Amino acid sequence: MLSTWVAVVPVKPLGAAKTRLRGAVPRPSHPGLVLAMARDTVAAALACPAVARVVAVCDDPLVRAAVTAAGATWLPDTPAAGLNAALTFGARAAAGAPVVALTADLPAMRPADLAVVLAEAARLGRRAFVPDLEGSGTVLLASPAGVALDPHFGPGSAAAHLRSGAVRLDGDWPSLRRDVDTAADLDAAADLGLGPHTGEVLCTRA
Ligand SMILES: Nc1nc2c(ncn2[C@@H]2O[C@H](COP(=O)(O)OP(=O)(O)OP(=O)(O)O)[C@@H](O)[C@H]2O)c(=O)[nH]1
Ligand SMILES: C=C(OP(=O)(O)O)C(=O)O
Repeated sequence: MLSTWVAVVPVKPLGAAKTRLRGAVPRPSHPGLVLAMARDTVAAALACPAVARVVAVCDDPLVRAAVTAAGATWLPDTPAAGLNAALTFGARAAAGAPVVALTADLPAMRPADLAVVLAEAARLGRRAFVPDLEGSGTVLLASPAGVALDPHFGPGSAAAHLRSGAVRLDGDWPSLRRDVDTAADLDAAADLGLGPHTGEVLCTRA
């Protein structure tokens, strides 16, 4: 399989991220949990044979250091402009390669599931997205070479991506579709099998 895709992974500053997940681990561990999920997401993307490189869009120095150590690169966030601006900025750095945007809260994601989705997106040759397990949000948006990513992440993003002309990919990929927004999502991700960083943080849970 050719390694062609550039994965763009946006990560908010750790202290501000994942507010709905607060309380899932003891308070001081929350930034560590957010970081661990981002590290597992990035590591799984890097381990996917279809992915040539991973670019995190992040301002947090701890995130930058961790993704660099993992073999990814980073770009600064666009000041106060939000998730979609961050993704658009990151996608431009792909310099014409096909782009896959992934949220940084996919700690159960398996590289093989990502590979299947990217092969399907490549076959379609169109913008395509994968909704979260609930079906209303988005965990992945892919655009072929030379086509703008045009991200519409946020509440109701699955419907927004459909309206924007992207193809909805609804496969049986729970590891990829299980984004973690709440403590219940984290338990569900743990049942699927967490990446090592998130698994280690959860070991500290009371
Ligand atoms: N670089 C960057 N990433 C963002 C921004 N907003 C959200 N993200 C990331 O986008 C992904 C999906 O966002 P959400 O699931 O809503 O995460 P969140 O905003 O941290 O979570 P809540 O506070 O619970 O809404 C996560 O990986 C976030 O870190 C932003 O302004 N800049
Ligand atoms: C930003 C999104 O994530 P969530 O709904 O998980 O916050 C989204 O689904 O577009």
